[in-house]
Amino acid sequence: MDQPKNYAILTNNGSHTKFLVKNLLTGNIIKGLEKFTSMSGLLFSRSEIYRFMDEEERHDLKILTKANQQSLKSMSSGEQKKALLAYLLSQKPDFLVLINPFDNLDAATQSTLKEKLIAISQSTILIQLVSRLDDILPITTDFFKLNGRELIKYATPKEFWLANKKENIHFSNAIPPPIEPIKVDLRELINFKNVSVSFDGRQVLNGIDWSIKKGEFWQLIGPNGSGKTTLLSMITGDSHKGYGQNLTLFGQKKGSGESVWDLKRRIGYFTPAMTDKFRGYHTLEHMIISGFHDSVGLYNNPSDQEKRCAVLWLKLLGMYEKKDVQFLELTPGEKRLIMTARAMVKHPPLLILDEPTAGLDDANASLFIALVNKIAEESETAIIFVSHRKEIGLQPQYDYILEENSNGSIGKVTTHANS
Ligand SMILES: Nc1ncnc2c1ncn2[C@@H]1O[C@H](COP(=O)(O)OP(=O)(O)OP(=O)(O)O)[C@@H](O)[C@H]1O
Repeated sequence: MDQPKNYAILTNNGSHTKFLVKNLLTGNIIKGLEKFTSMSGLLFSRSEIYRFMDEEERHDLKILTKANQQSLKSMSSGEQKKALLAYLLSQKPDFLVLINPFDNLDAATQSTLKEKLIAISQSTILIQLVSRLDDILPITTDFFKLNGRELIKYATPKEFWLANKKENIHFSNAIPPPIEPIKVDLRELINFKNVSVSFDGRQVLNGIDWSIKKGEFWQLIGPNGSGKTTLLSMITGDSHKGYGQNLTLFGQKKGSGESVWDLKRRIGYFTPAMTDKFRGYHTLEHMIISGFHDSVGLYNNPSDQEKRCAVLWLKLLGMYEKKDVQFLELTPGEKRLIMTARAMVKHPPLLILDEPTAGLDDANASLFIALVNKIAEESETAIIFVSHRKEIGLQPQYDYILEENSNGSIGKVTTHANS
């Protein structure tokens, strides 16, 4: 029997992925992939999960989660992807288009999904659109690259691997200082003491002890469903689970009349899903300046100081020439750099980056990591960087590792040599 054909298309942050996927799924002819015009295909992507989440919520329906009490929204990334894959396969498509299938997954869940996809590839054609070379499945037979809208086919796998080696990038300018530093007299910003969380009688976090001090650089690591989001939402004030527990945020005991607004003022936050909130027309300069006001748009004329600060950030990011360009026109990698500058512009005491490199190609992920290392080195801001991947090049001082346990995850701290 012939070896089944499976396809990998390497994307970068300038690729018109949506355009290609739409043509593939609607049967339009694509040079190099003509055979798919007469076949039925389905999409496996994060955006599909969001679409189903939205539908389930708006119509109070259960589509992907029929067999489950829990809502799609409250599931971990691994649980959500499993539910989507099962739903798609039940419709028996000829091919599946997979967009960065391993993003947001921890190493163990990645390898389970990898094995599952390899098994599926024997009967269903897989077209993987991936921005990380490491994500390409070993069963791949045909290799492409999507440059803008142009699909480039490689004659052999060797030609592909030779043409697409990884690169490293660095920033040279300094991190711009804040206009008015936010004064923090405390040495300890966050303190969890024996904090536990349960949902519907199931304990998710068990006896968490975690102290984050001024200027520290932490990586928060844990498998899917281990409680990372739950832990972060207690810090950002988005969860009520911290009430009545021994949790102190910026010197104030949780539930002692603290204001959520005050809390948010002290935290810079970025997660890739946030970029969707900025759908209007904002220039890059205004996007960065909006970080001073914690607003989605700019409602007042910016001050000269704010403008000067935005220019420094744009120069640091190598995007000064684009200062009047609309945020919407940027590539995903560029958008994340701008959003991080926006979160950092005030030099908040704490910066939380929640899976910030998910979906970035190798070059843009290294650029992002170089920026975070630089922020850690040149500012007094404490950082929590959440990621499943061992981010090559990231230089945290400490890891806070959530280890799953039958009574909920417990936390362990490891210290790196640079601390
Ligand atoms: N509101 C909720 N109701 C019920 N269960 C919940 C709720 N929120 C979270 N959970 C469950 O708690 C566990 C921890 O979820 P959480 O999202 O914090 O994990 P995570 O480590 O952030 O996962 P991922 O890396 O996949 O995002 C999961 O099993 C999830 O299904």
